[in-house]
Amino acid sequence: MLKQAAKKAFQVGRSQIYKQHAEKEAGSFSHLCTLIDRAATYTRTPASFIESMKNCTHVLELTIPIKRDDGTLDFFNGYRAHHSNHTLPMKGGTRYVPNMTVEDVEALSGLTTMKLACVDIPFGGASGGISVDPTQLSEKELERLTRRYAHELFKASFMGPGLDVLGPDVGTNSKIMAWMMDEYIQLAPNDTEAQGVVTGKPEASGGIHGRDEADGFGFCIALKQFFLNQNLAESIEVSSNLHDKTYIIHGFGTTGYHIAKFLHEKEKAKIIGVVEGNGATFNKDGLDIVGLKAHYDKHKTVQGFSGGDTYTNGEEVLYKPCDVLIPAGDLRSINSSNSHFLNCKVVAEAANMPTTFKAEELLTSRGVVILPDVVMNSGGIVSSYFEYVKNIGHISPGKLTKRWELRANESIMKYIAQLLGTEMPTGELAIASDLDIVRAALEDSMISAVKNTENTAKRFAIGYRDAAYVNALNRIYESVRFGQNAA
Ligand SMILES: NC(=O)C1=CN([C@@H]2O[C@H](COP(=O)(O)OP(=O)(O)OC[C@H]3O[C@@H](n4cnc5c(N)ncnc54)[C@H](OP(=O)(O)O)[C@@H]3O)[C@@H](O)[C@H]2O)C=CC1
Ligand SMILES: O=C(O)CCC(=O)C(=O)O
Repeated sequence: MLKQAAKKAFQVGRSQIYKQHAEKEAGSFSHLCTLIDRAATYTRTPASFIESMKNCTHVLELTIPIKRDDGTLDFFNGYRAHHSNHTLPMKGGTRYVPNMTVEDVEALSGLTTMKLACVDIPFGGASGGISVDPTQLSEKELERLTRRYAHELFKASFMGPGLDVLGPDVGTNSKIMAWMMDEYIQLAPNDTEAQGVVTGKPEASGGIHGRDEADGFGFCIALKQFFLNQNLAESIEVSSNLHDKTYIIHGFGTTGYHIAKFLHEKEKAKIIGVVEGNGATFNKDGLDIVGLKAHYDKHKTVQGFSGGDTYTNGEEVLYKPCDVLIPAGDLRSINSSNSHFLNCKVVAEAANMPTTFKAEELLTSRGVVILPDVVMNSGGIVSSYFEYVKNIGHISPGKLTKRWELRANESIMKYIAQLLGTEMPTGELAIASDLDIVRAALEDSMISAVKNTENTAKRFAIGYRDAAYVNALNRIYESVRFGQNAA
């Protein structure tokens, strides 16, 4: 009964056309396996290793009972998949979405293994969540469900700072992550690394500055770096700047909003459309993102925003001409039902697996360039890794060295002033904040991942997605060959 209610809530909130067509296409896990096979041709890895990458090591399926506020009992389906334990811990997002399937969870855990390897984070991939529409539960119900889920994961050895570190994803947030950590601490009170059991926590509970914005921040760094490549810019006949292009963003949650914010504020870019499951807003001269966010927070929809034209059918905005289309919502949102009508030069994937296999074939045959999820949206998990390192080390970024660096810089300034025979400038030298350090480290990871992807794409004359998978598979294989799991 509960499943039916959840399904109904989903149908009300989403465009059904996307879902119906997407369902007729290859399943998400077979899609992932095809991508792995395609990339394998260009790797130096044995066939048996490639086969091992096309399976999850462990998959947990749960039924989670919770008491509703009115005293009745309800049951929800929960999942966690471990794709690869070639190195530990494993890590990946936690989704609270109404239509979760075990196949999607498995596919997302495999995708996470590839993503982590692309950005050189020494973790295996995992993924999980609960089939639930969190907006249909009270806060107390959501907390009970979350704690019970964490409890069951712990009992089944699917959670732990040295084993599987859960992060946020669609439908979850820092408060949910903090409940999970607290539940773990109740179960393992002597674990001195307990804070590292989840990432994406509030800063007061051991979270790191900038985790919420990290996916959007990292995405913009990666986009900028891809466009600096003259070959890409020339192939689609655009300049290498971000600011003179037009953008349409599909999804205005944590990821979509922060991408819009950074493109708008830092790059002065023109975001002409924002599409949500329940409508869209469009302004050919560019949307005011600050105003749109205020409107969205108040009304929970982009519809009715005074700075743009409202479209009740979001697809109409999706099909408008733009330079860069950014899917930042659900899986399979670009599929065989809508890819024919898209009018963009680049699809830059902020969501996980937003483009189906058929859609990608069609788009690339038309010369549309795809910038792949495993590189573009890795900023979130990279900053989660920084949070984990902070928790395990029990120290904030730069805490040991900040003051020392300030003194060292002052000495250098004094020395230069002496050499030049001038006075030392007055005023304090700036010390990097935690956020500065996190952003700089994130920038470094994103730029390296893009450069490595470009180099491999050029070397084998293949697309960026295949190139990213080639790099990931080679890196994982090296770690298996010499690492903790090789017998
Ligand atoms: N959070 C993170 O750290 C990371 C997230 N990602 C990926 O980014 C994507 C977005 O995640 P995130 O922003 O965190 O999730 P949120 O839950 O914050 O937001 C999801 C947004 O997407 C919208 N949406 C969902 N389905 C559709 C659809 N079919 N059409 C249009 N809009 C839709 C939702 O709208 P509505 O309100 O109508 O449901 C909502 O605004 C996901 O694919 C996620 O896996 C990737 C890396 C890291
Ligand atoms: O931070 C994490 O562990 C998960 C982030 C995420 O959802 C993703 O990269 O897809």
